[in-house]
Amino acid sequence: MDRMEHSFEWQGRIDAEETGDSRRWHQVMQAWGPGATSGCALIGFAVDEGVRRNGGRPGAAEGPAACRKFLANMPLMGEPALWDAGDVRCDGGALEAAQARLAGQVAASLQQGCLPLVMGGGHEVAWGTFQGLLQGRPEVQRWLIINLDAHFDLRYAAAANSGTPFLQIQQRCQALGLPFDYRVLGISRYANTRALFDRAQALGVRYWLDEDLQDAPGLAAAQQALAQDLAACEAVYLTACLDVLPGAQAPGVSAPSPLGVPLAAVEAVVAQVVASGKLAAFDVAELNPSLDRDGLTARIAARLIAKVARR
Ligand SMILES: N=CN[C@@H](CCC(=O)O)C(=O)O
Ligand SMILES: [Mn+2]
Ligand SMILES: [Mn+2]
Repeated sequence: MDRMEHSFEWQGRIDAEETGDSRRWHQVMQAWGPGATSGCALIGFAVDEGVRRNGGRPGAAEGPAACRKFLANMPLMGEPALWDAGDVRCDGGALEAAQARLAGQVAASLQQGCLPLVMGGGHEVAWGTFQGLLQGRPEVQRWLIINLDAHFDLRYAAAANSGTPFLQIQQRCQALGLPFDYRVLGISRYANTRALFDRAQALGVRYWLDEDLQDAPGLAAAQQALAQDLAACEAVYLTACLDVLPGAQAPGVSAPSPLGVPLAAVEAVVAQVVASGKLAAFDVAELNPSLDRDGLTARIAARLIAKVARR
């Protein structure tokens, strides 16, 4: 079965005796429908078929539920309307159908006036989200794709997987005559082959290594370059692979990073993109609750989503 499912019950803490506004997300969340004409659309991509095909550690299909669990108790802090569009699921290995379903929900969210916030799922989520952007914003001629990730995800593979989405996007952009402006922050020199570095260079991909984003000057240099990219593009697709973070901070991923980019730096980039006013969709990928510790990685996913929602 491959359809949107609404199985999560939004519930959480209620500070009934508190004075002032003590509301949390679970108290204002609404079910997606025709009335969703502004605000944010939460979309779950409860899929890890791409991780499985890529030889990784499955479990990211449970990511959206873990993310919602921590979003439920998120204090309300001026967010716009919040809509839960349910989950895309993938049964029987039909990944491409699930990605198409996600694309449809992303496009519908955009066309109704909502910002899609997608909760993965493996990073194969990106191919679904981007197809939805093309459908929902067909007028955009210059996309900027910003990936916070230890990996390029530009793999060649017979079967598309969690390591191929940005090559799939590049090929679609090329077919449509669109530029492929892809930036990656957090690349590990120890987790990508020479072939991937060469492909990134051949495709004009600009990237920053994890080791160059450890301190304020390194981050400032990256942000300066991103500011030019943000000014030049029409719209931005921002995606965060949670393995961009230090594994000690975010253990709940298939391929944790020994070094990683500190959360403060990741958040600075997210804030910069949000401030550009050009963000068209955001997703978080690779949350695998079965490998998490104290829900730390899920809390980061929820925090990033809330940060974007509070734009
Ligand atoms: N989306 C993840 N992609 C990584 C996973 C690497 C790994 O499992 O070690 C990749 O394909 O490079
Ligand atoms: Mn990654
Ligand atoms: Mn990735």
